[in-house]
Amino acid sequence: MTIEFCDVTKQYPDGTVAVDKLNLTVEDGTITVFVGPSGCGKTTSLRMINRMVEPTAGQVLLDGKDVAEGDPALLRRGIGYVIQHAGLFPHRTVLDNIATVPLLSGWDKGKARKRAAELLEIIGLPVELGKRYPAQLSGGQQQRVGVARALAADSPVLLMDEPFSAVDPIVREDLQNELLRLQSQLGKTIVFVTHDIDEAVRLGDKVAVMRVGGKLAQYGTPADVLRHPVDDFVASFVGRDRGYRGLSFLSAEGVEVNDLELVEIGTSVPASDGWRLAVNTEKQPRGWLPPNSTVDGPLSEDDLVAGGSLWVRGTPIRGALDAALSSPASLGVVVDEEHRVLGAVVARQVLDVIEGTPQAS
Ligand SMILES: Nc1ncnc2c1ncn2[C@@H]1O[C@H](COP(=O)(O)OP(=O)(O)OP(=O)(O)O)[C@@H](O)[C@H]1O
Repeated sequence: MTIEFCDVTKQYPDGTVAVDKLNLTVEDGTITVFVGPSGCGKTTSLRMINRMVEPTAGQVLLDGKDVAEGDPALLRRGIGYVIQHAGLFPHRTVLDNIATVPLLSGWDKGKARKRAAELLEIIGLPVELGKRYPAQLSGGQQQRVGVARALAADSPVLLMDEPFSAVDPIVREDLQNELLRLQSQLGKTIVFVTHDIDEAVRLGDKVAVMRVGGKLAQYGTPADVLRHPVDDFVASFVGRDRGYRGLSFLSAEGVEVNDLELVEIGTSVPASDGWRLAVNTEKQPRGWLPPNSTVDGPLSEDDLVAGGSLWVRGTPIRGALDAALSSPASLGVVVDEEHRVLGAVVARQVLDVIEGTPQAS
C-alpha cells in the first residue's frame, strides 16, 4: 500500500506549526524512516496517517484514497501501531494484549488467542510467555509483544514511533534485526520514526530527514542522504563520520586481493620473518603467526595472536577497510561465504579505491 502526503500541514491550536507542507510518497512494501531532531514533527506526521492527529491542510492518501473519508476508528484498527515502551495494557496477559485488535474486530476468544500464540512465535518469543503480564517481561520482550500486537491487525501498513528507543543498545540491535527479518517475509509498508540517524540508515529503504518547523529537509535512500546531504543541516545531522558510514553502501569493485602466506594448524612450520595466517583444514582463519615465531612441534592455536575482522568478498567496501585496519599484520583477511581464506587486502589499496570513487565523499 502506498502512503502519500500531499501538501500536508499541521498547526496545533496554540499556533505551533508541527508539520509544514509535507509532500512525500512512502512506497508500497518498503520501510521509510522519519528522522530528525526532537520536535521536528515526526510523530505528528506519523499520526496523521492513522488520524490520531488531523491535518490542518492537505491530504494523506492510502493507495490513492483520502484517509479523511470514512470512520477513523475503523481506519486505526486496520493499521498496526507500535510505540515506545510498547504501550501494553498492564492488566491483560501478553496473549490478550496481542489479541486486542482481532477481538475488537469480532473474532471469538479462542481463535484470537490462537492467532496471538502464532504471532508470539513469529516474533521469536516462547509461547509460555503468553500467560504472563507485561510487567513480568523484560523491556526488549515487551517491545516484541508490541510489534506482535501491531502485526495482529494483519494490515499492510505498520506505523512505528520510536519503538526501540527505550531499550539498551544490544537489545535494540536484536530488535532491529528481527524487524528486518520479519519485513523480508511480510513486505509491509512501514513508517518508522526515530531521532537516531544510525537506526534510520540501518532500517530505512528511504529516509526522510526533517528539520524543526516541520519541514522536510531531504528524502532519499540512506546512501543518498549520507553521500549527498542537500545542505548544512542535513550534513551536520547525519554526522561528521558520514563518509565512513557511506562506505557501507559502496561496492568494493576494484579492491585488489593479494596473496597471503598460510600455515595450517597441526603441521610443523618453518621459520619466517613475515606475518603468516594460520588456518584449519577447511582453510578457515584461526589467527596470525607473528614474524620470527619459534614453533616447537605442530602449530597450535596457542602460538597465534588473534586476528582482526574478516571481509567477505563481494560485500561493501567498509568491511574491507575494517579488516585491513583491525588486522595485527596490517593485512585484512578476505574470505568467501564459507569463511575460507581467499587472500588479503591492505588499507592503502582500499583507500585508493575509495578515493577514486566519486560518490564516496
Ligand atoms: N498537542 C500539541 N499541541 C501543541 N503543540 C504540539 C502538540 N503536539 C506536538 N506539538 C508540537 O509540535 C512540534 C512537533 O512535535 P512532534 O511530537 O511531532 O515532534 P517529534 O519530531 O516527533 O519530536 P520528538 O522526537 O521529541 O518526539 C513540537 O514543537 C511540539 O511541541
